[in-house]
Amino acid sequence: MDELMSASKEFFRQPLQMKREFSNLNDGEQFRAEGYGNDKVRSKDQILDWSDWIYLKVEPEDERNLALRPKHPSSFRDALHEFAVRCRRVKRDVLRAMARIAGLDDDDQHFVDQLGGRATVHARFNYYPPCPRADLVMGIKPHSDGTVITVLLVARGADGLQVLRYGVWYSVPSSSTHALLTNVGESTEVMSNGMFRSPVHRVVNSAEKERISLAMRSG
Ligand SMILES: O=C(O)CCC(=O)C(=O)O
Ligand SMILES: [Fe+2]
Repeated sequence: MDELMSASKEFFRQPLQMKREFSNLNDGEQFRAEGYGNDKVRSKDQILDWSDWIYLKVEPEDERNLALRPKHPSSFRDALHEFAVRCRRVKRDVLRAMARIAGLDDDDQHFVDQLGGRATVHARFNYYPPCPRADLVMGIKPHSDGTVITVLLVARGADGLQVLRYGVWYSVPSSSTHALLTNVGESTEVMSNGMFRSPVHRVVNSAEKERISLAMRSG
């Protein structure tokens, strides 16, 4: 986790020109989901999130687009691969535990099977620079993940993530070590008939501190 967090920090700290090599704008114009950048610009009045990200398909492995995968720092690709492999286990264990909570003791593979053998996993590395007018923007707007499950790796000491519950925003405390947080996605909410809820969350920027996170979005 250390290696992956420092590799992504190093990537984001490069000059824009270097990062643009992996841009999510094909030929500088056509938006595509994968690559480095920000949201698709749909109108002149759109308020963009105060963050940069790299979005990469990680699984199935044979669908990885290596051309969009940062080459610098050189540890980036291997660290991501290693983390993706470890995440599979975390995801499987959490989904099994959820099946048991749902009373499916004799079928604890239920949610794992719903994902299927060629389930997609996308890695979204998020970088939130400090913002002098943090009261005017969002690091990431309120949303819930459309996934089966998201495994979020949060860099040590990074705060700003908030979760909405009954109309109140609660801050997720930062940790003195890198932290793993699993987040139920909308597909699981549907599959479980609402037993597991997909929380609405957002990131608020800080005027002084940056934030780095990596969301491994499955399904
Ligand atoms: O930075 C974070 O912790 C949140 C990221 C997030 O919600 C996402 O990528 O879907
Ligand atoms: Fe999210």
